[in-house]
Amino acid sequence: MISEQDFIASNYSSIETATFECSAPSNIALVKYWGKKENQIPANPSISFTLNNCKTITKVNFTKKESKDNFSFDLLFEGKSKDDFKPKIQKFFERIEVYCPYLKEYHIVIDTENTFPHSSGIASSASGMAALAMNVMCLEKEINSNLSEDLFYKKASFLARLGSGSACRSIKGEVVAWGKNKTIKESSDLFGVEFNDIHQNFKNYQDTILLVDKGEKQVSSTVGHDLMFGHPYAEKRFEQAHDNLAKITKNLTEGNVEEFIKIVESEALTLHAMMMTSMPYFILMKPNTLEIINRIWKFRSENNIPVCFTLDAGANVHVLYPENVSVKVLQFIQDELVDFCQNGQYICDQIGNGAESK
Ligand SMILES: Nc1ncnc2c1ncn2[C@@H]1O[C@H](COP(=O)(O)OP(=O)(O)OP(=O)(O)O)[C@@H](O)[C@H]1O
Ligand SMILES: C[C@@](O)(CCOP(=O)(O)OP(=O)(O)O)CC(=O)O
Repeated sequence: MISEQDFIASNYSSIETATFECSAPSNIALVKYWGKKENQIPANPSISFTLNNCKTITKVNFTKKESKDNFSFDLLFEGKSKDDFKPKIQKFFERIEVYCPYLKEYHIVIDTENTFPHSSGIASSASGMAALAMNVMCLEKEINSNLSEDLFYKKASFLARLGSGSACRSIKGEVVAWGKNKTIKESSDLFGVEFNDIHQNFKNYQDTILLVDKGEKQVSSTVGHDLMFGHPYAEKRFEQAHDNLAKITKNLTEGNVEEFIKIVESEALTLHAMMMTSMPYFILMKPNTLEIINRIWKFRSENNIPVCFTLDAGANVHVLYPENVSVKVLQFIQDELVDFCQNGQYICDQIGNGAESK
């Protein structure tokens, strides 16, 4: 059993300068992580599809510096400096310091871009932190040639989690679970694990993300998690997530798309119900979000096509469906749903394989 101690780097050399480039996709949770304990430990287990096209591409240069007293880094986001992204990265470095003590020896230049809008509920914090964690691990591999591939990826997920919880599910694909649970025996609160026992019906599963509102949302996920402390329904919700994880993994293995849909949609609505019933309460759905959900339900019942929706902590709708109904669903999206998207925008994505280093 791997423990936190195993993630503390001890035998490493040093290098004058090195540059790496890594990409990491976003992910969409099927069973949602909502609520956390100290040190980014989730209050309940979650499971997600790793995406393919929605991703962050991050280049990092590490150059040896004189002083080892502080973290020193510059950040370029889509070619420009971006001060409002810096506090999350500073916090990330502080949280991972004990596991990556070598980091303070370097000046770090981060040059990053996303293929999709950030801060609007498409988990840019997940892809962003996963891509950064991968770059840190590339440096660690460079200065410690004994690092095994298994530890490289587990530690990348472990570090990513300390940047943003859901980011730990973006290192691997195609389906990743995070949070200790009885169903997946190798599951851990510390990092994400692949769930590989997937039926053919879920291969190349599609996710078309309807951009209902591209603006930055009023409440960040981090603030939302905190509101689960003292939430009147918290304990029941955490129990439900365990049950839903057990049910959805069975559905994924058996290829039961109908039952899968029930869990996925219920999880999305429960997530938003938790937001609506916290104190302070808030609503992240927009009228067009509801309009889209109702139309998906009508289309599904009238055409017997297994298409469903899920939501993250935002107004945008993820439309999930098997690859073999793509043509019909995309036609439906064009005909009926595009009008509810901001500037008619949507992103076609599908299940993917996780982070990569160049
Ligand atoms: N490429 C990137 N590199 C580093 N950090 C990023 C990058 N893209 C986004 N971020 C960080 O993620 C934050 C956005 O995260 P936030 O949780 O508010 O929204 P989100 O991730 O898009 O949606 P969700 O609620 O689904 O997680 C940004 O403010 C920034 O700190
Ligand atoms: C609704 C969610 O997307 C919440 C994601 O929360 P974050 O991982 O963004 O939160 P922090 O750990 O505070 O960074 C559900 C999910 O992805 O499981």
